[in-house]
Amino acid sequence: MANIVIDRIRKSFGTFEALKEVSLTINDGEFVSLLGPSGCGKTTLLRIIAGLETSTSGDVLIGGKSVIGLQPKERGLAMVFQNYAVFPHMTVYENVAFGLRMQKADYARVNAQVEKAAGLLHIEQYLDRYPNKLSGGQRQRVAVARALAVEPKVLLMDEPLSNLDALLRLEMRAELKTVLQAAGTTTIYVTHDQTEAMGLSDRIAVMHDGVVEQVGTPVDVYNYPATRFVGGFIGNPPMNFIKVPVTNGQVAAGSEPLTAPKETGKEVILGLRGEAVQLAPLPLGLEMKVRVAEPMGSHLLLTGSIHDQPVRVILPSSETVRSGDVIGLKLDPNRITWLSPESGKSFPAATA
Ligand SMILES: Nc1ncnc2c1ncn2[C@@H]1O[C@H](COP(=O)(O)OP(=O)(O)OP(=O)(O)O)[C@@H](O)[C@H]1O
Repeated sequence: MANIVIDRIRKSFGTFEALKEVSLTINDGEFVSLLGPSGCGKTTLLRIIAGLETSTSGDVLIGGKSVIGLQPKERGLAMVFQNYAVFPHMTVYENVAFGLRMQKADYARVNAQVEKAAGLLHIEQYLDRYPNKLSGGQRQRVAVARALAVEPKVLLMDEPLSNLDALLRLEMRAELKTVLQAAGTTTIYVTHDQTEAMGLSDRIAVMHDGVVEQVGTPVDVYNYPATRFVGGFIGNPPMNFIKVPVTNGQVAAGSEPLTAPKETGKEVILGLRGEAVQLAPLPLGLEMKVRVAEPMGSHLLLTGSIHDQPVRVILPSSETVRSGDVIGLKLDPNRITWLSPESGKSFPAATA
């Protein structure tokens, strides 16, 4: 078993609290991303799991055993970090073979594993080169190949694809997913790129200001954000937030009012995904003033306002809406997230 339990980890740098009691369990063979904006504490958490940083309090268990106090190399994990430290005095082949040599693997295994990892990362043609003859993206792929070559039980990665161009990133993403799934590797992956996290992960832990705000499958965090921060951080365009009055437990939205969760006060925030609407005639639909209509090919992107609040909405490209139009929108009640204006948290009814 190679599950990871992060138990109430705190980390302060002087008076600054970088992690404010983070708990998270990653199951054996699971791929979990730590996703969040710059400075939210993702790298700090990963470094604590790796043993490169000490926590102020809390525990980390790998395979049921506490690893606090163990050296990084005693923790039975492989890692790839942003600064992809490859050894400059070794060829690419020897770099990829490094972990296997440490394990005293025999010649045939070293060769087979290096070949497999190099093939996967498309670096076969550079095996005889030294790292100073490689681009940043190629060096990064060597670092990933070196980690994969040992077929680790636990793999920690911090933005390992950040130096690759968009197309290669997409390709690597798909290949990483396939290989890690096949190997059953337990993986923690740090990224600030929500598309990457959505595409790769079994579950995503969304972090903000040293706290995990939500842990869930990509579909759940997208459809049922626990907080306004999560809804705004995930999705492109981000979730729309429209503050509306609540009258007798209902919210007006065109001619069919919506029933608000009973916990709401006088006002509530409707969290609305851009694509969770349909065109409807006025006054049946909720009125939207369209400022700009952009035909994107695959869809029509509308930027404008509802109740004088900015929104972005996505319609099928077959619809004809022009800049300056006033349109009606029918909202899908099952796809609305109801959020408290005070706490920014969603009401339970929205996540049912
Ligand atoms: N050694 C340190 N001393 C003081 N503050 C630190 C130290 N390391 C990190 N921090 C602070 O802790 C916070 C979290 O940093 P961390 O590197 O974990 O963020 P991150 O989410 O990984 O961001 P990024 O995506 O930019 O790498 C930041 O505000 C950072 O400035």
